[in-house]
Amino acid sequence: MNPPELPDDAALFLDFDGCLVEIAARPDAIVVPAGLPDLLRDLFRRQGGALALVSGRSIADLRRYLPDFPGAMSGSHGAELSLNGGDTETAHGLDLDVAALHRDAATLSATEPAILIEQKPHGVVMHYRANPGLRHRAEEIAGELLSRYAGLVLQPAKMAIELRPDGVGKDKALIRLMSDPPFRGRRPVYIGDDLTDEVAMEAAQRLGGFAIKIGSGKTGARHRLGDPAALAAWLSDGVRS
Ligand SMILES: O=P(O)(O)OC[C@H]1O[C@H](O[C@H]2O[C@H](CO)[C@@H](O)[C@H](O)[C@H]2O)[C@H](O)[C@@H](O)[C@@H]1O
Repeated sequence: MNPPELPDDAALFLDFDGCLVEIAARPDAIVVPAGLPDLLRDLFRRQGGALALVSGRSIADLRRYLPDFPGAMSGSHGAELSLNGGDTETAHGLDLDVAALHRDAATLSATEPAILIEQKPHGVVMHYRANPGLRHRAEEIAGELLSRYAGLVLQPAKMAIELRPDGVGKDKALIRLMSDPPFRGRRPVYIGDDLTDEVAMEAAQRLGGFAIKIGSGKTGARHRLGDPAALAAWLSDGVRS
């Protein structure tokens, strides 16, 4: 079902890859649409500052692509939080030797150069988009890492498998942000495209707001838009209304 207009009293939560930017061959090959920074600034003003990016990427990575983003950021699937340009807080208490995790991931995948290892501050991703036939091998490596490092869980993603800290999530990031101004008292609207977004979509709907799924695939969201271009058009209409 098509989404309604962006409500004046919405608190807006936006996923990044597959929503604001098109999926690309590699994490570093994405292209930020020319109008996106201005659109986000306009939305920030329209929603009274109640605008957040909620991404699987780290906050440092998001800032490389959107250096002037004025809103809150949740990164690494809820493991990191930054309020309106402020310092990045960690949302878990796991004592993880992340450098060792990255080293082990590289060693285990050394025989499969088509598996791209993405090092993240709270985990690691095995990307197999370059050769989807390597999905099973990537999952094996992820399983081996899981057995070596306590406190991590598997996070399946688009053509990728990730290890992230247990107990964090995009739903928890949304609920945390909704508890304080400028989000508190508003209607949460969550927009995402991937499995990691589903819990946050459910949370937004449970809290009296709504969720929009971008693209195809099974979802608990009650609304859907076809692709990032359709989302940009819907957001731009919202700014103009
Ligand atoms: O929560 P998101 O903002 O949607 O981030 C999810 C993951 O996005 C990135 O990986 C995905 O996008 C890449 C670029 O389009 C693509 O090459 C890859 O196959 C996708 O899985 C990012 O690299 C991950 O760290 C994020 O968790």
